Amino acid sequence: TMSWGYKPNNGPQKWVENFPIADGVRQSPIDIVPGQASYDAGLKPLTLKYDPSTCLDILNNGHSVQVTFADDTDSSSLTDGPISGLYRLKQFHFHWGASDSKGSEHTVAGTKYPAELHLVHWNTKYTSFSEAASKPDGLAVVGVFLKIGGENPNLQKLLDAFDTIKSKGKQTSFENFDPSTLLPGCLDYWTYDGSLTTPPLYESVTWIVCKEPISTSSAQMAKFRTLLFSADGAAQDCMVDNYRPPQPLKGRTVRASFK
Ligand SMILES: C[C@H](CNC(=O)c1ccc(S(N)(=O)=O)cc1)Cn1ccc2ccccc21
Ligand SMILES: [Zn+2]
Repeated sequence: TMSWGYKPNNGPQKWVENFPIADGVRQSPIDIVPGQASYDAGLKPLTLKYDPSTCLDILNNGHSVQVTFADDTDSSSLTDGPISGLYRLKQFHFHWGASDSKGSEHTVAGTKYPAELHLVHWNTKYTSFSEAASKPDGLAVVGVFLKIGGENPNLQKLLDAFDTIKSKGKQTSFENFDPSTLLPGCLDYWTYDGSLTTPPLYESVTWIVCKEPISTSSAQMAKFRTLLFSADGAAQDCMVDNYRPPQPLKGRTVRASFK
């Protein structure tokens, strides 16, 4: 059987057939409407502490490009913000479009960005990522929009590894990368209760979406589009438009950490 993807025959409109939670009450992404978000003075600033030595490898998993971290200690973690306790960084990955006019999963008052970075953390009240992945307070994902501007030298370090992981299943060592170099200067954020944006679509994510985007260049976006959904030897299928469109809010409140 064909596994899930982003094409008309296996894409977001079809996921509900194998993952009924796709029609659930706290699905992601959403369209964030700043004027409808509630400022919450009780929200703390984010504390993100990342240790570059926990960076392990970079992988083409057939859906995105992912950088994975050692999560056997607390050395790369998220605390404060809207969460309680400590969440460990497991991986980060991206979603992007076939052109610079689309690609982000969250949208802001209907505006699509060319790409979106997701930094995935799991709640250490559980024993592992896999255990946490299905719990209502199991995960916290920090989302950062990418906008077209000047070339991003920190992003370039990732892009330079893409030629060796062009096709699905390719992985290569990737060390001493500091993910905090991909964060915007201002960490103002919106937060809401949501889900994984890919199957199994678990409703286990506290979403923390940064208001300020980071920059990338059109040439750098073109590099993302050289990756393939397909494995070596299969017909080349460009990895583009690997984003789920916004889902119904279903009565949820989006809170803002800023006025
Ligand atoms: C969830 C996990 C696979 N998915 C993810 O890790 C994941 C992380 C973040 C996002 S996003 N785009 O929302 O940031 C999406 C997916 C594997 N896994 C663990 C248990 C498990 C059971 C069935 C299938 C897969 C399973
Ligand atoms: Zn994602």
